Amino acid sequence: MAANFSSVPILDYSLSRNPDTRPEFVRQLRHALIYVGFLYLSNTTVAREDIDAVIDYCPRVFDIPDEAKLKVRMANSPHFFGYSKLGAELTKGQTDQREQYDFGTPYEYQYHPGQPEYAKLWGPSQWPDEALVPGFKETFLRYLAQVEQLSFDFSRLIEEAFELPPRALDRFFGSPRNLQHRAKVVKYPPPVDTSSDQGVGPHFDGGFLTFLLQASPHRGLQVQNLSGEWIDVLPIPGTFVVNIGKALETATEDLAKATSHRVISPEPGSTPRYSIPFFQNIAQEVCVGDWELPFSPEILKLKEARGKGGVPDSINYAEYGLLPSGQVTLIGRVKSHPDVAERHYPDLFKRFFPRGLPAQGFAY
Ligand SMILES: O=C(O)CCC(=O)C(=O)O
Ligand SMILES: [Fe+2]
Repeated sequence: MAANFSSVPILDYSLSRNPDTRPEFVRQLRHALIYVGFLYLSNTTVAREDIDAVIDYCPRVFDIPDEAKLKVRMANSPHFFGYSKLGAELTKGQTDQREQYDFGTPYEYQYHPGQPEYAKLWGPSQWPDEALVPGFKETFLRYLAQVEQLSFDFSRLIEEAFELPPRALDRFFGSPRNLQHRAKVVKYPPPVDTSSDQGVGPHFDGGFLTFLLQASPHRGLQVQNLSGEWIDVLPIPGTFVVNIGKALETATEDLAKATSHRVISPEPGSTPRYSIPFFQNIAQEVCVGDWELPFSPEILKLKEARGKGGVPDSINYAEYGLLPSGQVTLIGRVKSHPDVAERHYPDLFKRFFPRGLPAQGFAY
């Protein structure tokens, strides 16, 4: 019997900050990493005022006039930052019903000729006009800095959960650490045409860890368990949903599981759902498959109890074992946003879209 799951565990981060309760937290974390790949994290170090403030901004950044959104459209940016309109992406052949902004943690463009093209991926964000959403940029950056710190602190706990030497995961972050992480503000409107309720289709995340803030009370996010059933991950105020990206899954020889997930649109006639995912990155030049972490045979054995499970509906980001992570990300971005690729990565664009610009990208 495969160890299956029918709900996503809730872990209290404050337990990890007290030496008496830390072992219990680490035990729960090990179970969640190996058998579920998703967890809720409560009582984190991210200030509640900043969480509430970014949630408050969600409707407002989408309520600005269309021309203000188009002024910061993603096609302007070789870094794939900026605004994407509703229906710009396909996942598994179906249109995703979502509108979004992509932002990065602060980063100065460092590309110079001779570097691999993926070095162009990191650079400044495009921010909506300050006069239309006063304080948004400053608040969002303050929020991102705290989630980034949480993501690195959380990596320490993963090392403990897998009995790795302290800081064993640091090698993936590069030295000196020179990283840019990505975050999005996403709006899922209730569908107008009820033939599809796909907010975003089944996929895996890239990178290491995702910290998702569900910014409205809607049902929508679902994860796929080992027998292929879709399990609701209902919003719990004051928590983050943490999940494993394909890079971390590959780095841990599949011990930490990247779990297939999707979002269902809100019910017709209801209000829009909002979410804010933060995607923790690793160094662009690192090919995850080149590094072997010193897992003990006892730890590796734990994944046997998970069983093989069925084939999940998601298929993307299988290349982390073979290519530098920057290249894996670039390929993913080019496929999702062909209009950006046509302008800024013409050679890759031709490779993936030899027949020219499609109406939509195919995320996966
Ligand atoms: O909006 C959500 O709850 C999840 C979004 C997501 O999975 C993604 O953008 O990768
Ligand atoms: Fe995702």
